[in-house]
Amino acid sequence: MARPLIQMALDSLDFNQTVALADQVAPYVDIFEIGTPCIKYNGVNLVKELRNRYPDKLLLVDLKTMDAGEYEAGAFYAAGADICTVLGVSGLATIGGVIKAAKKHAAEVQVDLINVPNKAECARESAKLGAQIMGVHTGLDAQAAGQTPFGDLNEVASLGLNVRVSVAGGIKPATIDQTVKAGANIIVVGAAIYGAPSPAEAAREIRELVDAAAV
Ligand SMILES: O=C([C@H](O)CO)[C@H](O)[C@H](O)COP(=O)(O)O
Repeated sequence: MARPLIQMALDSLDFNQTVALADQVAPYVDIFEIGTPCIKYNGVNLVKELRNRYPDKLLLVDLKTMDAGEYEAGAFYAAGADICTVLGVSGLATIGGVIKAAKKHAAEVQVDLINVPNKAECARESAKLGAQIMGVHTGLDAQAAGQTPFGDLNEVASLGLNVRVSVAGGIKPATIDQTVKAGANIIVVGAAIYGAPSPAEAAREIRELVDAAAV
């Protein structure tokens, strides 16, 4: 089985804390995600800072774009994003706009399926349009209401689309094995790392668990 990538969700609002956390977990993760609250608060300068500091890491900017796809995402690709997210509920015109912006920078697009009623249809249509990653996502508020992403992950991974499947929503050490075995190509972890007493140690443990589950 191909080794899934680990994406660290940087969800602090504080610029310096975000950079410091990235420094701590860098040896164990493949993708830095600048989370939605963080990018809204800090803007494009944080993308530039992480790009300069980590030229070889993948950088995902979790814009969750809802409108003006090409216009909004273009500035973040220009600043160094490898991947920007667009909401599946935004519709194909907006998703297509982000894809257009990504193409100009030889970058990629993740469609976030959060709150999309028909995830299979949205994933199929977005893949046809050229999106490379489908994001199965139980957001922080839905997690607080007791929801998990695993049912949706099984559904989207079993569609057999020519895309990578990312999963986010409270992933922790105890759920890594089932996440990898369900077919996730990108595993997003936020609170289980940044909320741990030692984020570096937590990230190292997640790396070990992902690699062990992928053999
Ligand atoms: O995308 C996220 C959320 O919507 C805020 O932007 C989180 O980064 C994502 O859910 C991963 O974090 P955890 O659920 O804490 O692992």
